[in-house]
Amino acid sequence: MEGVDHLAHERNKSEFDVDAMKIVWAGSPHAFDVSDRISKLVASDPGFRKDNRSTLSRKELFKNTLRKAAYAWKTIVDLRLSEEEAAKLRFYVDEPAFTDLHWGMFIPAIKGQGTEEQQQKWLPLAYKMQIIGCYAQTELGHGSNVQGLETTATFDSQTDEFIIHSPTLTSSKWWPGGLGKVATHAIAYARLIVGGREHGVHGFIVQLRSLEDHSPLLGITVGDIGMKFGNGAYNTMDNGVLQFDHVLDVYSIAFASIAVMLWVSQVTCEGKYKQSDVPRQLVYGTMVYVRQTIVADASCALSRAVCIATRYSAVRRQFGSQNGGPETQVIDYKTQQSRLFPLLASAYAFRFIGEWLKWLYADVTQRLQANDFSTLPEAHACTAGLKSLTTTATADGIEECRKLCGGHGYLCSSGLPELFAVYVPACTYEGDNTVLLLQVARFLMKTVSQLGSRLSSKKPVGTIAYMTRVEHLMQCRCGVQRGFAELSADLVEAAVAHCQLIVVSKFIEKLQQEIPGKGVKQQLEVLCNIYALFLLHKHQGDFLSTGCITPKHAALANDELRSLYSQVRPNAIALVDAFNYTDHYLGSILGCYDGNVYPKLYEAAWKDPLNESVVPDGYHLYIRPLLKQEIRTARL
Ligand SMILES: CCCCC/C=C\C/C=C\C/C=C\C/C=C\C/C=C\CC/C=C/C(=O)SCCNC(=O)CCNC(=O)[C@H](O)C(C)(C)COP(=O)(O)OP(=O)(O)OC[C@H]1O[C@@H](n2cnc3c(N)ncnc32)[C@H](O)[C@@H]1OP(=O)(O)O
Ligand SMILES: Cc1cc2nc3c(=O)[nH]c(=O)nc-3n(C[C@H](O)[C@H](O)[C@H](O)COP(=O)(O)OP(=O)(O)OC[C@H]3O[C@@H](n4cnc5c(N)ncnc54)[C@H](O)[C@@H]3O)c2cc1C
Repeated sequence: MEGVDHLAHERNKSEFDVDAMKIVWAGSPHAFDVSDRISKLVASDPGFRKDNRSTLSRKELFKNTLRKAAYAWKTIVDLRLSEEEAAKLRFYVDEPAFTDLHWGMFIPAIKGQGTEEQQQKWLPLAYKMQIIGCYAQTELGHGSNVQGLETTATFDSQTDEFIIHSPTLTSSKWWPGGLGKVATHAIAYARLIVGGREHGVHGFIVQLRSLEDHSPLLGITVGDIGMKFGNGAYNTMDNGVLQFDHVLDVYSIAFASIAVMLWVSQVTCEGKYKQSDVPRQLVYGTMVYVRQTIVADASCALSRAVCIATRYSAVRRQFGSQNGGPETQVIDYKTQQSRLFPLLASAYAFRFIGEWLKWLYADVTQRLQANDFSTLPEAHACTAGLKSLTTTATADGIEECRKLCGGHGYLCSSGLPELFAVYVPACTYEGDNTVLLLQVARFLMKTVSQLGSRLSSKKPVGTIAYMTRVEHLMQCRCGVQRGFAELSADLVEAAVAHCQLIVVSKFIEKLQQEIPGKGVKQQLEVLCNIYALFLLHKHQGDFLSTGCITPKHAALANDELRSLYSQVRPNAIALVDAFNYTDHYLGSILGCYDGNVYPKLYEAAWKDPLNESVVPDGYHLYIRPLLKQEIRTARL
């Protein structure tokens, strides 16, 4: 029945202050207030309806996304929302769109790599959305290998202009979000050529379309690259293809520095290239920034899937009826708990590692401004490795949550197929996860000699096994005289182990903070132990081979895991309630707050366009002739 909370009995079992946990999850009382207010604003506005996406054609879907993006912008302006509130609104609108790249990459790139002059020229236009930008780095022929990009930017000292050109088919820009049909400007990455000499890949701000009629400018060929994985999902985004045919970057030499997108290098008025004495990798700064935001996004996406699967697991009953009594809730099966609760623990673990990574990124950015590059290698390794670890675990976790919901998990109305389809490219964009782990492996190889310092007694006991595992994996690989390439598959495993160590360590550090609320810290300690022991169980071969645990320890760890699952069980619904997601944002009948699943599933089915008529379109043309065939064929 509507209005009845079918999960009330579960909520009454909670052993901790859920409202206090909501603050922990949000990060602060202020952050909770903004999230709570904006999520309810979006959920209550029919202009942000999203339950019809899977029934729209690509063109209808895309036009609807443009409408929503424009409506969101109008809402932001009319309500005078702050930058923080506006970002939250775009998050809860929950639709990949060109605005993700405009706000998520184009603006950060100008802020992070532009000179004062460039920021003064471009940021006011971008903040008012009087220009719409995208981040055009990847090409048809190269994505991972940035140094392999082929687009050229040749400085013409005669005319004081840059000529941007796509010399080959494979140099066509390919994939940039928002590029296909919307962006008026791009930060395009190209090989800078000055005076016949090449100076590597740099970013350029290039106008693509007229601000009068949106037509592509002279020399610009631009379009969408076509349908992507899954229906609806990321097809709301116009990932594009772009070719430059000797495009003049219209900025004269007086503004040449405006075009060359970097405070780390300049083309002077005399047409000379001036490289600052900073690491050339700063040109990758935007990717590092986005990678750390993607870790926070992973905790959002995983928590969303876990919320759906946990609530449904408490609603679903299957087998186990005694004397005609109710069947067993599937959440009470140990197999369901052993699949679901480590994902619940991971969602919290990724939330806290995302908080730490945000601090690390802010710290390295502050140091860069003082020309202190000492922590840049570690920041690169951490953002690359944690982006890889959390997105792989989240993509796999969303799929596991679909399976935890049985057949109904495969319905679009469960919200899980679309969440999976939208999320999985996170394992590829912003750096292929394996390529990024190779960067971590390279960092570890360089620092393996310092790993010994890790085993200082001041480290929490819980992490010593994890530290020893990384050292063992590295020493096993580095000890043999074979090249990096030959050992790369093994070194990637060590890189994963290193990242898991970081997540466990930061979760433990989080628990050393003051955490208010009855029972809140105790619940987080249980989740931290589940995360750490689940990984120890999953990789027990590594841990046993280090000798720092014995088979008996491994068995005890498994017993402890089962006990921890029993401790989580009465708090599971409250722990996902703490994410404070509206039914609108979850977009899932299986995950609805009141647990009133079956009537909603049944009602939703009849809304499918296929049920607009009891006799399907096509019956008379195809089915009736089939059914009315000669009797003789029926006897075959
Ligand atoms: C409907 C339901 C809705 C559900 C919604 C739910 C969830 C949605 C979730 C997400 C969506 C929402 C928000 C997501 C937010 C943002 C994302 C949005 C969209 C994503 C758009 C994607 C954009 C892109 O993909 S941009 C392009 C990204 N491309 C890459 O990442 C390329 C990867 N390649 C590289 O980075 C480099 O090529 C390389 C691999 C690092 C190699 O570089 P190279 O120059 O060749 O260097 P090396 O020789 O390897 O190393 C030399 C030296 O440099 C050091 N180094 C390398 N990189 C860096 C760096 N970045 N910083 C510092 N130092 C670096 C390296 O270590 C080495 O050092 P050494 O010499 O000392 O060893
Ligand atoms: C949805 C989506 C949105 C995107 N948005 C943007 C955007 O806005 N802007 C933009 O510029 N780009 C964007 N991209 C492109 C994205 O950044 C690239 O696809 C990504 O960096 C991977 O590069 P690639 O496609 O060249 O993969 P490849 O490198 O070709 O990967 C193919 C395989 O080769 C392996 N491999 C590659 N190099 C090595 C190596 N050295 N050692 C071992 N294995 C290797 C990889 O692990 C992978 O298994 C987007 C991509 C997607 C899917």
